Amino acid sequence: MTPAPIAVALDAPDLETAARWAALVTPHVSTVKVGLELYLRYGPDVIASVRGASGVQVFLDLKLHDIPNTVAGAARAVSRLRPAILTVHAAGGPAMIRAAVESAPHTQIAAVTILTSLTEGDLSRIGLAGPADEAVRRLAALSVEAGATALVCSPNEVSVVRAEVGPGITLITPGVRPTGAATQDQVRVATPEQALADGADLLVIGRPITGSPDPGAAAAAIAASLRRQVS
Ligand SMILES: O=c1ccn([C@@H]2O[C@H](COP(=O)(O)O)[C@@H](O)[C@H]2O)c(=O)[nH]1
Repeated sequence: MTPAPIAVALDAPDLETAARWAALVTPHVSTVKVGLELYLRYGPDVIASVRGASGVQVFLDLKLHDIPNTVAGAARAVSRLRPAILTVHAAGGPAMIRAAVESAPHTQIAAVTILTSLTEGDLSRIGLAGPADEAVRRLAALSVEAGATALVCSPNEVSVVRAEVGPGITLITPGVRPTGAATQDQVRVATPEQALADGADLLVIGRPITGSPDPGAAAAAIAASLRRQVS
């Protein structure tokens, strides 16, 4: 069975837990995601640990955001680990995004538009002209012009972004919650089924899977629901 287009966020406190979650979910999902918590604690070794024997695709979510020269060096350094996807913040601007793209030619650079935890009120306090979908659309266009081939946005903006960038760009959506699941610190959310229907290519799902008593079963249930939708 083809694994579902889900990246499980392995936001674990220790490597053993992350590797266990990865082993449980990899029969059902295409990707596992390593974020700041694990990478800052364990460094590059974490990639091999979660990749395991399955060779599942690894998404390295470091959200790089610095001057172009520094991001180029960081992207070059982590590209040796061969992550399939590496994130940078779109707000770092076109030169920074291009520096990441040019420094990691074998990794897909995904530009994070507006974090899914931010409200419209947060955007105005930060000084970003909203509404959120318009700000996301602007950052998406700028990122693609700078060479990013993937974008991170909330499921609420996927259709606007797809209309802006066309079919060739990978749209990645965190902020995904199965019906009835707690939203926690996520604000701009939708169900997995809605995100997929609106045009997302890869759904990032963490705590609804990893917080379950049986992460493998939770991943399998969401994957089955997505398969029913496309068949
Ligand atoms: O805008 C963004 C960008 C990245 N994330 C990351 O996705 C996961 C979501 O985890 P949940 O447990 O499903 O909330 C997490 O690793 C974030 O760092 C995001 O949520 N929003």
